[in-house]
Amino acid sequence: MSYAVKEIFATLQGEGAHTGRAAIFCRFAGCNLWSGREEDRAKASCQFCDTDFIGIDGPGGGRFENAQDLALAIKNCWQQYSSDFTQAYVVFTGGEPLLQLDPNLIKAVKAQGFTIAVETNGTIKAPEGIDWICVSPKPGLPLLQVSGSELKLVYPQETLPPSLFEGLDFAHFWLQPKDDAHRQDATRQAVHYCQEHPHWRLSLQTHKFIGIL
Ligand SMILES: C[S@@+](CC[C@H](N)C(=O)[O-])C[C@H]1O[C@@H](n2cnc3c(N)ncnc32)[C@H](O)[C@@H]1O
Ligand SMILES: Nc1nc2[nH]cc(C(=O)O)c2c(=O)[nH]1
Ligand code: SF4
Ligand SMILES: [Mg+2]
Repeated sequence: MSYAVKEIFATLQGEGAHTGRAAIFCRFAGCNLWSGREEDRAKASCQFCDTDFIGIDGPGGGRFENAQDLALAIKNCWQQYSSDFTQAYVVFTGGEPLLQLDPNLIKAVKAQGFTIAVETNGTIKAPEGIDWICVSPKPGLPLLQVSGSELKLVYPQETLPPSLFEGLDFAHFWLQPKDDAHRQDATRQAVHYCQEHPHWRLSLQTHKFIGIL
């Protein structure tokens, strides 16, 4: 199978339990909850997306004809920064990465020494072999991935109160303030919710504060 990748870049994980960890981000093109076009946003299932995932024209992006080619691109990106492959970490995101991340690619990046994380909306079951699964629920399609490492709910979402997810099998539960024109207010509300419901912790998009990707 071939892979449509918007961009591949080296940064620090900005969100959740691995905040601050050096990582390669592989951002796949395309999502099942929004076309990515501004004119479709208002009628999309997921309306607050902060990401451009259309096309394959970003830095390091492209169409990769097979898993080995993509795994080598990810490895080269890590190698530009570090020769320490004991810590090699790749985060597959998008768009919706589980539309494309398959067992072949998992095998190929593991063979290069990587620990694998995924950021998913949870509407597609994750294949075996992913080391860290972050599910961020959205309206529109049923949640199929109901276990994993962390559940990171963008907050607030009118139709998705945190209580819907509290019983699921995740190690960490995060509220991440929705970043739009009302981010300050969303942050205040999230802080308040975490104080009253200590099952939940606050996840901030730290990369945005310090101006890295
Ligand atoms: C762009 S999404 C891609 C992965 C996957 N499609 C998903 O939704 O989880 C990556 C992360 O950013 C979060 N996110 C997207 N837009 C956001 C926003 N406006 N404010 C806060 N978090 C946002 C998502 O919930 C998800 O945790
Ligand atoms: N630094 C950084 N951390 C992130 N964590 C999740 C991201 C995503 O867009 O999936 C993201 C991102 O885009 N940048
Ligand atoms: S599901 Fe993820 S990638 Fe798709 S539109 Fe929503 S936040 Fe963006
Ligand atoms: Mg992002």
